[in-house]
Amino acid sequence: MAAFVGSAGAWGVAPVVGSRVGSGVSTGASPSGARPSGGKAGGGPRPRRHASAATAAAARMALATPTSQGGSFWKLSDAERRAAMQLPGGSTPADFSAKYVAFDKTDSTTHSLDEVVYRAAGGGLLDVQHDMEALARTPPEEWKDLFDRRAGRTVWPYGSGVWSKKEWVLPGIPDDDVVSMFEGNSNLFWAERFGKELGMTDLWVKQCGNSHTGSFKDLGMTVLVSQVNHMIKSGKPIKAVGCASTGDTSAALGAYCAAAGIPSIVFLPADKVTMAQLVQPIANGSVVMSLDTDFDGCMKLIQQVVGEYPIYLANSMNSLRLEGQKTVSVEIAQQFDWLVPDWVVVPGGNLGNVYAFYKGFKMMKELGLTDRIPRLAVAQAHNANPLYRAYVDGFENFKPITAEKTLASAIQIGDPVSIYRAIQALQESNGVVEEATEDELMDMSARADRTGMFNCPHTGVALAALDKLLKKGVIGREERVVVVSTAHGLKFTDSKVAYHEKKLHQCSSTYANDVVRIPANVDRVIDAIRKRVEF
Ligand SMILES: Cc1ncc(COP(=O)(O)O)c(C=O)c1O
Ligand SMILES: N[C@@H](CCOP(=O)(O)O)C(=O)O
Repeated sequence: MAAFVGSAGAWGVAPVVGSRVGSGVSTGASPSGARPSGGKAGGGPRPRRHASAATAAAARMALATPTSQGGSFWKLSDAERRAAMQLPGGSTPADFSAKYVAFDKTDSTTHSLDEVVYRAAGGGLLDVQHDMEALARTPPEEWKDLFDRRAGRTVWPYGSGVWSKKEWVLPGIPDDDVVSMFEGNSNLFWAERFGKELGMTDLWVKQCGNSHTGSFKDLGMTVLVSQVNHMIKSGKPIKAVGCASTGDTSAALGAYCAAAGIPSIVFLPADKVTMAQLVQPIANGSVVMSLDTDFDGCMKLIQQVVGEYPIYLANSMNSLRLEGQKTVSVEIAQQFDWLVPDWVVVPGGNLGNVYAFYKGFKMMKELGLTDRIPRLAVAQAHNANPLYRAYVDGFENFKPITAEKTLASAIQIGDPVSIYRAIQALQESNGVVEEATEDELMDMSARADRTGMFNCPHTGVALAALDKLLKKGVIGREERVVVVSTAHGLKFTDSKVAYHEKKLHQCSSTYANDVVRIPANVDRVIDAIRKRVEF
């Protein structure tokens, strides 16, 4: 059953499913908002005929015609609407393909994405490789038009920021097997005020934490859980999906698996995740294991478990995750009318995400949608900085470390699984690595919040690293920079509260905002306001 999770209202207009097209309220949504299967129970809506090229052309015209001039997407039939969501030539995602290859190219063995496999024969990681020749047969302008046409639409599953690029992500999966929460399409916030504070003219913050579970992990998890959903429906003996997590991956896994009705198991380092992160998989019904080790210990354990039991690995070691996460690069270009920024600054922990960004920008360049790849900067917490240490050493000798405690708890990782993926991304994008102390990351996070944002400490790491790179002259003050905010601040309120209460011994709390606690007396209130606001 395709899990359409989120009531019709969440999407604004009823999902387009078979003939079931509401006018603002889905006629089929159950109280939980999950879209009941069409036809046979659990079988999902009946397969649809694809419209002819002429119907598709007419549908695209209707789509392009403003309502004021008689056009209306909603006067079209379901088949016409779906046709309008396809390439002009009539090809559909099923006309494209992808497979697993060895990331380090050590052997030529390939694997179907329907196989349960996480490493190449030589022990290295895998990578999802698309049939680029087939994709290149479509002119870049047609890809741009298709992605623009699909953005935010309610034709399943193309409204999602991930699935609007389905041909580039997971082309072979039936729409009815997709598990999506309309992820992606996040705000590219123009940080005008904060940019001026830093002495910049062109600073943007990609708010990936504005998402269903509050972090960018949703982008990869929709792809992985959809693929597992498809494999289980195809008869694969997968009994559950598991991950090691510093909190956000487990939150995303719990939600997407719950939506699909697939059991999930999460390994968390005891006392190292926030309450907001912990309650999510608990609430979503995951089996939540709190283990007396750190994330790296959990990561080793989950790999052992999935190697011996019918539990599917959901960490970004599994390159399916990166196929969803790479769509942020496409979104950023799309939001800049297909121009590429000069820099993208990403907080790095297990290091899958920076490689995903690289994959997205590289794919657009190879298919002609853009003319270059931006320079990538990975930002690490000084207390958990294995990549930074390798970078300073010219990437010659990477050594895992034991990560020390950092308030950027989600990147408290000392032995990152994707270290060599990240090094490749940085070397091929002329990238850099910078670090931030606890004091720097918390102060920067607080400063950013004062300009209207409310982001996680990891965004603080990225902003602090940006400030350093500006001061070193590595990043020019006139350059266009996108800082990736990876989670919403609401998942990390513990450290924010402690910062403003000046209870963080390792932080100066320079930008703490004291709460005024006084009797509810108007004179006392006005007196207190006058001390803080000129009027
Ligand atoms: C909020 C947050 N930011 C950044 C990261 C770093 O991403 P990656 O592990 O892909 O480097 C993570 C996870 O590791 C995270 O949960
Ligand atoms: N920050 C991550 C840790 C790494 O997870 P991965 O699945 O992206 O490798 C988390 O939130 O768990």
